[in-house]
Amino acid sequence: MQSDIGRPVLWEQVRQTMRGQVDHREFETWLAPLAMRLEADWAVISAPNRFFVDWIKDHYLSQLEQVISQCAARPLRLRFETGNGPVPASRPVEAQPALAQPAPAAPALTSLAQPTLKPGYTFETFIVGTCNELAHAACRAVAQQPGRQYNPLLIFGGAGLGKTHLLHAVGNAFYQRDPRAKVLYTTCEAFTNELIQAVRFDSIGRFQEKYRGLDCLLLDDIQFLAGRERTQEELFHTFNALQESGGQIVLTSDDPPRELQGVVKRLRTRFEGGLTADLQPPPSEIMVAILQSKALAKGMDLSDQVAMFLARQPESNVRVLEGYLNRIIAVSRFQGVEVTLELARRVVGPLMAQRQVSVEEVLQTVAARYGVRVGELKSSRKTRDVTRPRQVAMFLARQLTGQSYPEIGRALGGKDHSTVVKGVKKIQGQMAREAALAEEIRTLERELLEGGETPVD
Ligand SMILES: Nc1ncnc2c1ncn2[C@@H]1O[C@H](COP(=O)(O)OP(=O)(O)OP(=O)(O)O)[C@@H](O)[C@H]1O
Repeated sequence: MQSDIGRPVLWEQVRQTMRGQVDHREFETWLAPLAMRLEADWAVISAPNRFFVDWIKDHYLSQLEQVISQCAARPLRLRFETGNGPVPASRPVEAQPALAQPAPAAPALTSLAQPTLKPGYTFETFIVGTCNELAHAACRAVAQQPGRQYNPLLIFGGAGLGKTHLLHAVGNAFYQRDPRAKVLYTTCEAFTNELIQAVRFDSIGRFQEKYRGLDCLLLDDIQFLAGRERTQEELFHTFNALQESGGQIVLTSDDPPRELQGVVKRLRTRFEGGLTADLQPPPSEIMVAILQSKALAKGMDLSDQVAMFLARQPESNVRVLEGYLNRIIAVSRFQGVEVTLELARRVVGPLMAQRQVSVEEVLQTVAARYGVRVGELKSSRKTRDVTRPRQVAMFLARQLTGQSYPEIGRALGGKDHSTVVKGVKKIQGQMAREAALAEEIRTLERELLEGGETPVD
């Protein structure tokens, strides 16, 4: 029997009490999203997904039961449910995880997989805050117990918020546990190119063997699957094979799975079928901690004052702020001066100005370079003399303006999001093959950013 009496008040009391007892960040991440209702002697807790339930059970079960019983003034037991209904009893933890005794890795595969993992991108170097706690915890969980529970795991969020870092951290943790593990980090772009090669050179069997025999596939930037049917088809079968063999899949995307345009439904539902976790822009105190840890890794003790100055810039992309920091460090070393607030202001000021490129400016510059009119770039004309400059404009707008794909599409005369994604992707692919185009685009980029300065890495 279900009781409604006093439900919101009771849960509010429980929330307030828990808020006073646990760390603020943990409360916001794990407890704030919960809801509760009463059924006879049971307090039924609704959580967003199974990962939450497991976490609550591991960390707060007895505390929550105690607080709920106290607030209700009678003993209550806890039961959990998720959006998908009641939670089944947890699987017992396997004494020997699947990876403890892996089949020997094929040497060619290991040598392909290992160099692509960045050793510096680990869980230890990842700064955790409310903005990324769930994604971080989910990645740690799959690295510790890969294979079944949260498979696939999809991390999504805006540019430069740490998706790739977390993906590498999972891979590095796998290797730490078992250096022979068959872990492969790749990007959607590289996966596609490899597939094209395999089809061209009649080695699709080897390609499939490689991907379908992995212990862990780490696939970055799946938004670039848009419109690539053959890649999607291959990935779908790779998914099935890995899920059957207990291989873990971790994916990243700029967009939530539901908004992935141009991706077939059967694949999108696979993405949604595991666990998804997002990354939000870090608030300034987390940004300060990130910048200070990046500086420390370069042997520099960054003052709170300078870190705070950078963190307060109107920029949420960690990579961009890290770029500013790198430039400040480079200038300080080059000139042999201390990193002060004044130096930071002097270095960052022009960089901030650089980033204020508008889509309209991109269109004008591209139109002038290719001898077409801005109106033609915005039109739906499909002749090559217009489509290439239009795609170059899409690429540059994405690189330089900070606008989203739909915003760029709108500025380009109402093109839809997937057209822009395809345009950007096409230019990226062509730049990798045509050195002249890559150079041409770098020149346009410099022109747009004024002064032709190359960023310091
Ligand atoms: N919480 C964090 N702690 C430490 N470093 C971080 C954190 N978040 C981001 N970074 C750093 O910011 C930089 C950009 O991160 P990353 O490349 O993982 O972003 P991304 O989300 O994959 O971006 P994109 O979508 O553009 O590929 C990296 O140097 C990464 O180490």
